[in-house]
Amino acid sequence: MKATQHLQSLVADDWHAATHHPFTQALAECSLSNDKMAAYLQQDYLFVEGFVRLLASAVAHAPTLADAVPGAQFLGLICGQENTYFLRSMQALEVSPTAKPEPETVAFQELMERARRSERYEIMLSVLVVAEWIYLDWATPFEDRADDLPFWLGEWITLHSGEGFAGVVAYLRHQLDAIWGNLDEAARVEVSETFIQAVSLERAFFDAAWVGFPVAK
Ligand SMILES: Cc1ncc(CO)c(N)n1
Repeated sequence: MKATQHLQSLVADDWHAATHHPFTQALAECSLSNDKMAAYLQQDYLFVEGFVRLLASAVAHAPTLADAVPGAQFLGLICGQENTYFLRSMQALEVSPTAKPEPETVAFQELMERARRSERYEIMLSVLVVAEWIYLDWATPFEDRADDLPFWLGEWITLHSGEGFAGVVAYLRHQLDAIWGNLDEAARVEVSETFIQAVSLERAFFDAAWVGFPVAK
């Protein structure tokens, strides 16, 4: 079994809950209130800030240029298409692009900062793999519906499905699978703990978004 499959098997319950969530179900059915989506986007934009720093750090720690290039291309996509998606969506929903981080967001920001400061590629990858793989898993079944939804719902599905995004997840997983063989037992435990915590935070983030983060107008 590949390392990333093994890691996923450790967290089957949280994984399933995060990838079959009432929040994303409602998003894809267009039954999510604008307030819930807007508040989620405000918090997620704060998540993305930390994510960009973490991904940039992973790019810097990749063993070769070939290992770095797909990560750097993905960084460009987040800072391009995805960044403008956030700004256009929050504008269309008539909310501010700036908000105060809620506890579930702070928890993620702290995990990402710890991963970045670890200076260890495998720890960074552990968080990156979880974040992107969970989004691929929830969004892929809804891929065909995206075009019929308002853009702030539909494009969120499109950004996290399709061949290009599946390729990003395959790349991140391959990076972690490849380095796993070089890790000693202590390092494997740390990677596993990071992975488990990241999945738990993904679930908690959707739970909080479904209850409804406060909207910053
Ligand atoms: C909380 C969270 N996890 C993962 C992603 C995917 O990048 C996201 N946008 N937000």
